[in-house]
Amino acid sequence: MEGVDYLAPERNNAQFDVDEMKIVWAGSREAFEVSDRIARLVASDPNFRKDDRTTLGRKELFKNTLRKAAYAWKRIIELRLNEEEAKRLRSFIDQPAFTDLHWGMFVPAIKGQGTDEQQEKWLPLAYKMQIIGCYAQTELGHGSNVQGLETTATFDPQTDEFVIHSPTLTSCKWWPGGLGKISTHGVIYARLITDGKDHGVHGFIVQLRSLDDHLPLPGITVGDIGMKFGNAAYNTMDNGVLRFDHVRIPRNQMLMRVSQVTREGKYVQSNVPRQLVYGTMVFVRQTIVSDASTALSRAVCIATRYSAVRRQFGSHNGSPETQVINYKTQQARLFPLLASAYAFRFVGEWLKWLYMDVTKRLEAKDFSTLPEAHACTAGLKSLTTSATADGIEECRKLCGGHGYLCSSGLPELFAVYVPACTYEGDNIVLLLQVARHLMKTVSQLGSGKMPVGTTAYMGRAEHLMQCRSDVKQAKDWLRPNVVLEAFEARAFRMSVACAKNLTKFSSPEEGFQELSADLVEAAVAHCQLIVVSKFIEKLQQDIPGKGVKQQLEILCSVYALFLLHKHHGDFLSTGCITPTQASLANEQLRSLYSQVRPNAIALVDAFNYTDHYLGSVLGRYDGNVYPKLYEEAWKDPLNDSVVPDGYHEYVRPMLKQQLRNARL
Ligand SMILES: CCCCC/C=C\C/C=C\C/C=C\C/C=C\C/C=C/C(=O)SCCNC(=O)CCNC(=O)[C@H](O)C(C)(C)COP(=O)(O)OP(=O)(O)OC[C@H]1O[C@@H](n2cnc3c(N)ncnc32)[C@H](O)[C@@H]1OP(=O)(O)O
Ligand SMILES: Cc1cc2nc3c(=O)[nH]c(=O)nc-3n(C[C@H](O)[C@H](O)[C@H](O)COP(=O)(O)OP(=O)(O)OC[C@H]3O[C@@H](n4cnc5c(N)ncnc54)[C@H](O)[C@@H]3O)c2cc1C
Repeated sequence: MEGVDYLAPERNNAQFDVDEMKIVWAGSREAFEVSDRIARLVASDPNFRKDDRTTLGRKELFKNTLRKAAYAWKRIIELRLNEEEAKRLRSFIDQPAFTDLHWGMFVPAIKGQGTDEQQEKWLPLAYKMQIIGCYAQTELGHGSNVQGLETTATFDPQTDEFVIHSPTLTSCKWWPGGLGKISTHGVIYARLITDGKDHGVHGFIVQLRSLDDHLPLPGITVGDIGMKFGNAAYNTMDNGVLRFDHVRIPRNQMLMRVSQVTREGKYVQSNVPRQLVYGTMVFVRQTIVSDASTALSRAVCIATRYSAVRRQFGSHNGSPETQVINYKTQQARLFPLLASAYAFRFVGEWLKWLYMDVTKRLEAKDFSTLPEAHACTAGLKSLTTSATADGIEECRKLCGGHGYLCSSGLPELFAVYVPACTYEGDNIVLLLQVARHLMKTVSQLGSGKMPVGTTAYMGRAEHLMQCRSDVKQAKDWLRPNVVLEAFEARAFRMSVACAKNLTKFSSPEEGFQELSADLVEAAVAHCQLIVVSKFIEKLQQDIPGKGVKQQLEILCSVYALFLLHKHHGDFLSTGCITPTQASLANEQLRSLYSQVRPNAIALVDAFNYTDHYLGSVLGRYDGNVYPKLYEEAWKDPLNDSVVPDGYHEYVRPMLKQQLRNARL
């Protein structure tokens, strides 16, 4: 029945103030109000309809994306939306587009690596969308190994220009979003060559297409790289291929904040670390962590609401069957994901703070926290995107057969999300960066240099190598200090074990290669510790609202004890806890699941997602799933006619043939 809230009994069970939790989730009252207003604006505008997306072919899909992007831009101007509001609007449209890369990478690259003069010239054009940009780093033959890029930018002192060239097939730019069909400009990464000398990879602003007729400029071959995983999903994006044949650009289009080339062709390195050339990746990795909490919370919202609606088995004397959410196995799969969504939200908030802090320091020429920022953004990007991709797929399975329907919203969410494990740095490659940072920190422990930031715990080396957990009963695992010490000891001991093993090899590089699987595990342990500790820190803040803090304490314990249970091998083999303590943790976890159960629906309501944004029949706010699934099925283009196209051509002759054979 329309207008009935089938989940109302669940909502009435909530033991906390959902409106206050919405504010905690959004980050502040103001952020909540902006997000809520813009989400409703998008949901109520038929131009942003998306329910037909999975049935469109690539060309229609792409054209539709362009239409939405243009309409969104028109609304942004008409409504005079500020930067944050415009960003929210683009994200609620929920359709990856060239604008993501324009605003998300092209603009930040110029801001981070351009001189003041370059910013003054290019940013106003980009802000008004008089030019559209992409970020073109990856090549056909080189993605992770940025230092291995082959595109060249050779300075020609005669003309005061750089000559951009793709010397080989493998040097073609390959993957940049927005490049395939739309970008007029790109920040192109190429090896800088002056006077025959290779200075490594630098960024250059290059015009790719004419601003009059959109045709590629002379010397440029550009196109789309083809269909990607999933039907609609990321195929709304024109990921591109680009080849340069001696394309000339003025010298002042090299991004010159980190290093410069003078009129005479002299290479000058500023007094800043060369790693700042990688700064845009640090920025984007940081945003990806917050986006992980959004993607995971969407999937969890769908799976939780549907699990409360879906019933299987357990009917007695005609009573309703059991809601699948009441099965302990369903809870043990679902509630850790719910807790992870909250955990990633808070670590994302913290990472944003860390990024802003490092940016301020860089402006003041303090580069001391750059390695920490790189390690944290790389590690947390890897940890949260892997867990989110796996989590979305788990949510699909939690919804049984109906989860496999596109109308559940889950297949598309998975297909659009899963490349996050690869883009902005392959997740394993990034964990190896964290491992390098950890090995460096461990190797410096004896030197009197105290570790700082998220590795500060390593400063308590002696204690962490010796401590034994004092957990005696299940509820001891609810004490934050007990949990934190177990996670610190586990992470530290895994790092120390790797560091010791590295010394057994003839060179550190050989050891690093040989032990890389163990190093990745140590990096994961360290990153999980960061997430747990930032959740615990969040709980030390003043959190208003009836029962809100209590619910977050429960979720924090679920997150930590779920990890401890999943990785109990690490905790046991490093001797941080005993087998008895491990089973007490599991006992406590079961009890926590029972505490989450009555609040589960309200905890996902706190994400404040509109039905438009969720795009899921199973995750509808009102829980009216079956009639809508039935309605949705009839909308499929295959049901436009009773007898399908092709029947008379292929099936009928076959049937006739069978009849003839039967008569024989
Ligand atoms: C789903 C819908 C989308 C909606 C989008 C919504 C909003 C839009 C917002 C943003 C857009 C987001 C997503 C859009 C989707 C896709 C976009 C994708 C874009 C891309 O993928 S761009 C290409 C990204 N490429 C990579 O990430 C490559 C990974 N490789 C590397 O980063 C490096 O090569 C490496 C692995 C780190 C190794 O580097 P290398 O120079 O060889 O170095 P080393 O010798 O190992 O290290 C030298 C030294 O430098 C330190 N280092 C390395 N990197 C950094 C860094 N980034 N910052 C600071 N320091 C760094 C390293 O630690 C070493 O230090 P030492 O002290 O040890 O010497
Ligand atoms: C949807 C999407 C959008 C993208 N958008 C952009 C964009 O806008 N701009 C842009 O420039 N790029 C973009 N990319 C490219 C992306 O950044 C790269 O694909 C990514 O950095 C991974 O690099 P790769 O493809 O070279 O993988 P590879 O490095 O070839 O990885 C292949 C395998 O090798 C392993 N591996 C690699 N190196 C090591 C190592 N040292 N040790 C152990 N294992 C290793 C990896 O773990 C992986 O399993 C995009 C990619 C995708 C999928």
